[in-house]
Amino acid sequence: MQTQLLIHSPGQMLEEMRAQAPLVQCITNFVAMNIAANVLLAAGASPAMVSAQEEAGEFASIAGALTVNIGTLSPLWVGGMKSAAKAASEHGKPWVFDPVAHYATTYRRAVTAELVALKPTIIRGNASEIIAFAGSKSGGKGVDSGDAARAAEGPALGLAKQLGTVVAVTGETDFVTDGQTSWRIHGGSPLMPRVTALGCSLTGLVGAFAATRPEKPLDATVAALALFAVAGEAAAAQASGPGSFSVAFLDQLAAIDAATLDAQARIEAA
Ligand SMILES: Nc1ncnc2c1ncn2[C@@H]1O[C@H](COP(=O)(O)OP(=O)(O)O)[C@@H](O)[C@H]1O
Ligand SMILES: Cc1ncsc1CCOP(=O)(O)O
Ligand SMILES: [Mg+2]
Repeated sequence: MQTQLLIHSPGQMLEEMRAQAPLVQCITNFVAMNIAANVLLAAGASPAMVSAQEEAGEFASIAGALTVNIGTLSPLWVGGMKSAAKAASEHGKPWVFDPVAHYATTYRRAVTAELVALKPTIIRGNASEIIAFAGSKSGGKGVDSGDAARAAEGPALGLAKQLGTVVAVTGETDFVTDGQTSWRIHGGSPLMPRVTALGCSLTGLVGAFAATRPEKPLDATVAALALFAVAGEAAAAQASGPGSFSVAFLDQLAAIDAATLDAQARIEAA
């Protein structure tokens, strides 16, 4: 199903990413910290969980990309997030925003508005998170999506056009758009949302691919999502539940090579 229209195949991007092993600064939540670092290491990147206000901006200037996730938001995090996002933009580094449950409270909405104003290169969220950006009532419950990914495609397109960013919605089928060109990525497994922080980890991996090809954030995002989809499908075939899935998933992220990714990725022009 993979189309010829992607300038860089996901496999080629994976090879380049592994060759570079890019340094990715992940400001992520307490729940995701460990699994996200393991996901990036398994895939071939070099994660660093650096978030303190005193150093986050300086670190963003040396990292290949920055990812910011508001999952366990508190005032302790916000200064570091903002100074890192500003420094990434100033130094031409891509930064990825994961707006975990941004619709849930007044505090999250306010911090999200401040971060979006700092112009993320890519926004990656689940369906409820992307739908809520459009001002529509989403069916989300806390950090988990309560909406079908398909229902978030229109809101994703609108958000990408409004902000001039790449927007990725994940779920049973993923959708990625820069407001002009859009792709659907099929695959993955229903076991994935039953393991905590896999979405947060995917945001980190998007950062790794964006660091590899900063001038191609749309293709980079598609490649990261395709790797998750193919690894998720392969891991589910070996797993008996969420626990064994998460072990098999890390193994698959490491084992999948460029040729396998290109052969098994199911990417459709949308
Ligand atoms: N029902 C599903 N079937 C297949 N893959 C899924 C399903 N739900 C989520 N995924 C995959 O799980 C990963 C995390 O996405 P998601 O669960 O939407 O994020 P979040 O953890 O932020 O809510 C993505 O790679 C997505 O494609
Ligand atoms: C359970 C939980 N609570 C706050 S952040 C978090 C992890 C959310 O991870 P994901 O968005 O990847 O499901
Ligand atoms: Mg999430």
